[in-house]
Amino acid sequence: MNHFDIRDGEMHAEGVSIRELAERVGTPLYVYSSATFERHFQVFSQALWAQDALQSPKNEAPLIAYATKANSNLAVLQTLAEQGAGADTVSEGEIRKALTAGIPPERIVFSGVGKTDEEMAFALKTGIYQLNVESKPELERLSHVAASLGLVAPIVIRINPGVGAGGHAKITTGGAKDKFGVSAREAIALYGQAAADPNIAPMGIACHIGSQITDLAPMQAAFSKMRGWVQELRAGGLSVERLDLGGGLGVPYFNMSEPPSPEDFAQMVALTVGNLGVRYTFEPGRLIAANAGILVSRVIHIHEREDSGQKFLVVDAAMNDLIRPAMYDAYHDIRPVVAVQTNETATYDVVGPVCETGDTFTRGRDLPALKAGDLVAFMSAGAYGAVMGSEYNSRPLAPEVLVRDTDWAVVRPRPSYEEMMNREVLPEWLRPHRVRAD
Ligand SMILES: Cc1ncc(COP(=O)(O)O)c(C=O)c1O
Ligand SMILES: N[C@@H](CCCC[NH3+])C(=O)O
Repeated sequence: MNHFDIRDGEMHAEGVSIRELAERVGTPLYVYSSATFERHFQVFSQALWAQDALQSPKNEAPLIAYATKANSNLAVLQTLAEQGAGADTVSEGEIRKALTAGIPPERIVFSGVGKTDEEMAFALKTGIYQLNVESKPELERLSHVAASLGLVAPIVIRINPGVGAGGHAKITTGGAKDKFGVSAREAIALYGQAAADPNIAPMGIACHIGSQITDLAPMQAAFSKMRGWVQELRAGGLSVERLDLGGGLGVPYFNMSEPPSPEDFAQMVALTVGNLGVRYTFEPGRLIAANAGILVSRVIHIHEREDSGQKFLVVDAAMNDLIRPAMYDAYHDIRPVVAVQTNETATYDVVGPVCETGDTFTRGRDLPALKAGDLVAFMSAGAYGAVMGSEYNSRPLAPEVLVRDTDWAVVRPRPSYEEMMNREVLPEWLRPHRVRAD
């Protein structure tokens, strides 16, 4: 079931009219569906939990650590925590948000190529499940931090399997020249070093080869290599109890595209690396969040260029609200929020008000004919949308609304201009100066 569907001539998120939300909260705004977040988490987890080959020797189901970077709104995290989600985090801020939302430390994984000493200390004192170590200098710093706290750091080593995949070069992580993880050779040496270090407990290995992956083949290739490396470590007398296979499964941004289903993914995983006598971890982000959210925007006006004849649909959302099209040439479906009464269509360049040519959501898109004041929804904007927002051009961050059945709540309000300005502080040598008193 699609939780953003057209009923009575207008788009709803579950039981709530998007038009009404836009009128009450103002545009641009993000709208999320609780039921969709829950359903996506359940479909993915159940598919993996159903595979006997993926149970740990102690009968633990795989840990599903939602990649909080995709959407870390506290209300979203709590919605997922209530479904049993863990968290894949990449900063102290994300660990703190996960804990605040009720995700227990034993379900928190900490990845990232540049963890600071302070962040490592925070993670160790919190007692999280594991730190995914991505380099030799990181392992050595972690050892010092753990020693200074009198703690032992549970780690997995992130291997870069040399299989890159993903929807765009900027979101491919598993290539030999990407900054993430170490080569298998180096990982095996580091694992031995970690096993000999009283401050480190090496638990296993991890990989994550990219994001928006719509083909199982590269994942299968990487996982099959991971299997070999687990066996190689064990053959060298080292114990391997955990295997973290990352996230990366793609979603259908186009109506036409059909990425692999979670069931197909789970079967592939079970066949490729099942029954290894380890506890598995998965770190899905986009799969859980992308289609659980939309960005709602109002058409400011239509500017038709006299010379080129181009029609610019100028909307009140911009690249600072949703940067994916500018950054990765990403495609988002754009749909009218209120069903358009005519069959007439028009070809638009959809642009925001920011002072950059890159502030273009799409070029030459055929859409139903629209007019100033109409509402449009950028679909599949629940992942890497609001979290990547900025206040560029001094535009306040778009608010976020979470819908649950017929209820809704603003879960991050739009800051007022005064709040925006009060965050900045004048140095002593500049006198407070106001041109306007109001
Ligand atoms: C280590 C790690 N885990 C999980 C994710 C989540 O990826 P996705 O949102 O594509 O599932 C990422 C992002 O690519 C990542 O770098
Ligand atoms: N921000 C990217 C995904 C990055 C995945 C995190 N490693 C996107 O919007 O597609």
